[in-house]
Amino acid sequence: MADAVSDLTIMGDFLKTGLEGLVSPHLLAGILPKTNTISLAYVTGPASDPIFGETDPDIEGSGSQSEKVLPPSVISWGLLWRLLQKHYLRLAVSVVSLIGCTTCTLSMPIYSGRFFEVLIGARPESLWRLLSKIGVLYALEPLLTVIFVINMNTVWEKVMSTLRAQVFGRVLIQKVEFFDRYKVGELTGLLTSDLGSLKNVVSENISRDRGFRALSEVVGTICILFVLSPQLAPILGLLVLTVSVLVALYKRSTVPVFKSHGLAQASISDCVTETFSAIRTVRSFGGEKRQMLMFGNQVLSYQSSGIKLGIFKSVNESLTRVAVYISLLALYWLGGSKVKAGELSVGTVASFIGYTFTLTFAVQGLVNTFGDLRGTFAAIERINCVFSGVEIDEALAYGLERELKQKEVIDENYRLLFNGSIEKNQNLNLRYMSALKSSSNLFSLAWSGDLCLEDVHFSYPLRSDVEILSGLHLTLKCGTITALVGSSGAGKSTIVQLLARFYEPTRGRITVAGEDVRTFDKSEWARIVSIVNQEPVLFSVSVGENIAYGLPDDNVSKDDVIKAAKAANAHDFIISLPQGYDTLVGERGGLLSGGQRQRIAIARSLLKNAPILILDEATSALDTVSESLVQDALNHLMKGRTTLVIAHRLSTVQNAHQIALCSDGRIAELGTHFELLAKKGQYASLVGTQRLAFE
Ligand SMILES: Nc1ncnc2c1ncn2[C@@H]1O[C@H](COP(=O)(O)OP(=O)(O)OP(=O)(O)O)[C@@H](O)[C@H]1O
Repeated sequence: MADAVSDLTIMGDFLKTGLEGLVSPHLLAGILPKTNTISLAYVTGPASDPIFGETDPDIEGSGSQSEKVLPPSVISWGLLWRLLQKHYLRLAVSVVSLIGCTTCTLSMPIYSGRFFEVLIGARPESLWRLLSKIGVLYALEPLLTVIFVINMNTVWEKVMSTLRAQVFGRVLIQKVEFFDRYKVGELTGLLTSDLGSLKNVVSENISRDRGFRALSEVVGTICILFVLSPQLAPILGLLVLTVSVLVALYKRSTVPVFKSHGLAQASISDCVTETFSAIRTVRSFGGEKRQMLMFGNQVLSYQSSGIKLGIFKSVNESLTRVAVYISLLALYWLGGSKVKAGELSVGTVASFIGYTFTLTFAVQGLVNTFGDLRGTFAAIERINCVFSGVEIDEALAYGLERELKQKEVIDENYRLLFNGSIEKNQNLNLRYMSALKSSSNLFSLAWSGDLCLEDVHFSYPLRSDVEILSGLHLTLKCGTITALVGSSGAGKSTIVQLLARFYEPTRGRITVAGEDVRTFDKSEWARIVSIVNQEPVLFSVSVGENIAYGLPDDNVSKDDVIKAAKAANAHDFIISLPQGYDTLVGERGGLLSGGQRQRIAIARSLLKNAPILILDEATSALDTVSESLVQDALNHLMKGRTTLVIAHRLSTVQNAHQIALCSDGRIAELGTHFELLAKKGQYASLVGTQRLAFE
């Protein structure tokens, strides 16, 4: 329990790993001495507003890049050391067992030599006594090896789990633009193959003849050789080392052949996946022949890389033997002549045979380990490179940290996330977090006040030269519906993304009941805004769990889930599914129809009960029957909430309390349907050209 409590005290440190050093000194200077004047440094705004202070470069963005201090590396030696230190007992056991098993291994050739000497009568020792000693060695070596491997492996698995969780957490708290920049595949690669390479560098190098064991065997063998025969050791040692290193280097140079065989196999599997997942498209275009030819090509290149691989494998195999044979031959020649000259005993030469084998394999293993290390350093560099130069989303990260700090839950999962990160700066973060306002306040504000976009300017971070919104003003009156219309590319979805706080305005501000939304952290903000998209994304869990995701941190009762489903017109179809609420919806909800997915998403939002609702063309992809069911559910959902609807259907637009027409990055027209028609402006022409009247 004490352990768990101490783990809890460092909860949230993974966030700090990213946050440490991120907050500009300017910002901190504003926060530290003035915690009572809360938002002073965090949020900027009009000078007249008492809660806003000096410009905060992080908020105001572009002009302040030079002041930003970027977060430290995700994976550093310091972090690895801290994580390893947590398992010091196991590490100590590993070191002791490693020394033990290496000692056993290195003693074996000595005893083999003695064995031969006893046999030829050159050593006055009882054979059984000697055999019992050898027996003890043979028993101890595997036992100590098991202890070493189990402990080392356990430590490294634990370290890797923490690192994985931290890298995942670090990705999760990045700004949305990070996800614009990197493809999902690249991020998946970081967490699987790159971290996998770091994992393998230990887990695949703790076996005999690799890693630490190989290193200790090489060092130990050379020392013993010198003790046994100072004349023979330098020549033989050098020869074995040289031959083994050359062979190992040649074998490493063939690694690309092995890799290309792996890649050829991966492209076969890609081709199969693509063909069968798009089978209806293939069939409808008569593309079978093309797919077969494509597959044939992949198979042929797999075949040729397989044959090449076979040749290299056999050469590699033979070369290892050649290395051993050369070393043995040298030993027989040099050692034999010394025995004949009476300078060396037969037993010592017999021991040398054992050491020749040990040295040959250990050196090759060591070269392989160094090769693996090179790949691992490259992987770490890739991971750190992805996170260098990018900023975490502070408003999200601090909120998340505060939330987690409030939780009394102590379980292994929590420890995994918060183990081993940097513990300093805790006070700093707490003060910073206290600068944000409380969530209960936010809820009441959002239920009672208007949501306003005030002089909002915005460019997407990856295309900062193109201004999408330029001085946009829009007020969403509390509890009413605003329809947002405009031509394609006018910026409607951009407004939604700003309201959801996926991005922050480059200039201007968004307020709720007069409060700048940036005074609230993003996890709190997420709770008061519900978004229903045209293509709602469901998780590949059960229907019930998807609805309960509306309140992801709460234990939602089945009754509440059913209540929400009923209100969303989803209950009837759900209970007709094979396992009712426990039916799995498939990947991204693929086992359900578009309308069914939509209604589950609405039930999810109903459960969430957020005061602000955003509907992004929620019904435009549905047929008439589905649409009326979904529309019913939506009407229920919109009741009493501040709603923004991006709608292409005239009926939805007509029923809105106000219509805002977005054009050239501003709201060009605002009013009711009839007011705007009477204006005979862009809205009237949109309606006239049927682009707003699909039904
Ligand atoms: N992530 C992004 N990065 C850079 N530019 C973007 C991004 N998303 C959208 N844009 C650009 O912003 C502009 C406005 O796009 P937006 O999606 O807001 O338009 P819209 O009015 O919703 O259009 P539609 O009705 O076709 O969905 C477009 O020119 C688009 O290319």
